[in-house]
Amino acid sequence: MIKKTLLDIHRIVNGLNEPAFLGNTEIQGVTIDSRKIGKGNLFVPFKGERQDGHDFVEQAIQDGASAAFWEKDVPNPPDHLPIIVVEDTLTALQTLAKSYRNELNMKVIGITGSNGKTTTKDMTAAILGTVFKVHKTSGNYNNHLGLPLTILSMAPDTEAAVLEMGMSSRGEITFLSELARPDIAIITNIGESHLLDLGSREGIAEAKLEILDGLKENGILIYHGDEPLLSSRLKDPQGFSCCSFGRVESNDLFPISIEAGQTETRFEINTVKDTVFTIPVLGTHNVLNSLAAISAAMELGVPVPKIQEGLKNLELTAMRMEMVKGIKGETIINDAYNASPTSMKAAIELTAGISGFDHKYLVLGDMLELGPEEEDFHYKIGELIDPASISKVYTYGPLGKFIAEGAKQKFSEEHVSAYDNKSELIEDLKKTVSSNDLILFKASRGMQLEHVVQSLQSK
Ligand SMILES: CC(=O)N[C@H]1[C@@H](OP(=O)(O)OP(=O)(O)OC[C@H]2O[C@@H](n3ccc(=O)[nH]c3=O)[C@H](O)[C@@H]2O)O[C@H](CO)[C@@H](O)[C@@H]1O[C@H](C)C(=O)N[C@@H](C)C(=O)N[C@H](CCC(=O)N[C@@H](CCC[C@@H](N)C(=O)O)C(=O)O)C(=O)O
Ligand SMILES: Nc1ncnc2c1ncn2[C@@H]1O[C@H](COP(=O)(O)OP(=O)(O)OP(=O)(O)O)[C@@H](O)[C@H]1O
Ligand SMILES: C[C@@H](N)C(=O)N[C@H](C)C(=O)O
Repeated sequence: MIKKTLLDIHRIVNGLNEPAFLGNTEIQGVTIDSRKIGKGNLFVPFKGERQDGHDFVEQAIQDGASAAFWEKDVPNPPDHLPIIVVEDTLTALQTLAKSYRNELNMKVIGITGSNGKTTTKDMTAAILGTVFKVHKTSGNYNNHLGLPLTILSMAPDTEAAVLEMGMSSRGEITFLSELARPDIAIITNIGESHLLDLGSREGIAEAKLEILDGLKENGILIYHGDEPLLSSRLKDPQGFSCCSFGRVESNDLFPISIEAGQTETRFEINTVKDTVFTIPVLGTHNVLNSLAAISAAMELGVPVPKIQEGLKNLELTAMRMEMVKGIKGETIINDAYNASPTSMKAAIELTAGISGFDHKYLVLGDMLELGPEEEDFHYKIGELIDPASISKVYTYGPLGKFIAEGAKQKFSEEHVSAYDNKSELIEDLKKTVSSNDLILFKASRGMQLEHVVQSLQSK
């Protein structure tokens, strides 16, 4: 984490108050929540939807913070405390993060894309961690606030930083990339996430390609080469090089064999002969995520055995194809972190292909932020589901009803149930599911479908 004197911080963020009295106190670490103060922290208050962090500055310092920012328009600054008055606390935080990033001598890998950012981040960090001191985005801290906090929490001797960059509107990735200045940029795929803001998949592709705006000179872009919206734009890169990955053999990196187990996937790739890579997660889409991670690792000279070791020992962030057990012994795929049509299709395809269970059920919820075509997107997901491989389809939420309507084109009425109420859905599942059944849960973050998973894991 960052360690710096208040005088230096005052200079970096263009503090508005008199710095003389700040002295040479050194802060270590930054937090935005007074309930999580670490000794010596700089506390950065924000006005939120429910509360104003400025109300907790005094308490934060009493609890061990060395100093705090104070936004200039907030009345009654506690002049008796070590505060740095700033124009805007978010801008000050971001400026401090950018300054700290530029002090550190490390390789930065920036990851964006519609789906797979967090998974690819975890994979990349797991591989690089076998040979480097690595710092990675914690959870999903991937936006204008999360990325600066991630950078400020980095140890000064970090050798490789794996940073997730999320967005929902144009210009956001440019900002994040110019802040992080990656040596390697990864675009995992172009799906439909955030269509509401971006209007089209072309718009999504343009927004993801903003990651080039901060890519270092002679940096490398690793991208999903099966996506025409990307490959068509990257035929003649200027000032950076490219490496494509995908299923199609025209890519620089592609799998030559994929073998799915019950809880892991084994695959070989075109550039490394007679070598099997194993990932402790299912799904062809996760093989593709691994290819992006492998490509970045090879760029940084990680030897193949270390790549194999890193992937094999991977620990994924929760609720991404997470396999758990229910109270009856049923197998649950908790893929409930988020959902868009691309990721929903990938998860359904995966579940349909798994064997060894008496029944296989899908519990699918709303996919949010898809814009005016949202009902059609949901209906088309329902139409995709094959009764030959799926026993019953459950849906949750107002848009989930359209998945149910699409599924009824192939399923009989009694094998499709649409719910708006989690309790009724849980009751039905508890009555229906048996020990040798498999259930997939998937919906957008806003649906919090994990609450249903948790109910099946308790009496
Ligand atoms: C500023 C802040 O902390 N926001 C978080 C806070 O929001 P809320 O407004 O409810 O805060 P409060 O009103 O409760 O409190 C205000 C502040 O006061 C502090 N405080 C409060 C009480 C107290 O006793 N002491 C205090 O110090 C408090 O800490 C506040 O700072 O709480 C919400 C619920 O937990 C958080 O969700 C909210 O976090 C915001 C949304 C945020 O951006 N957090 C980042 C750190 C982050 O990275 N979060 C990620 C999710 C990022 C994300 O959604 N990414 C998108 C892509 C990017 C889209 C982009 N356009 C965008 O806008 O984000 C994706 O699809 O991945 C995460 O949490 O996982
Ligand atoms: N390459 C991929 N292609 C399609 N779907 C994917 C891919 N990788 C992951 N997914 C699916 O997307 C979901 C989210 O995965 P992950 O959290 O890694 O992506 P993310 O881009 O960080 O998501 P978000 O933007 O919602 O934070 C997973 O549950 C998985 O089902
Ligand atoms: C908050 C935003 N990044 C996100 O994850 N949106 C999804 C669609 C949701 O909120 O469910």
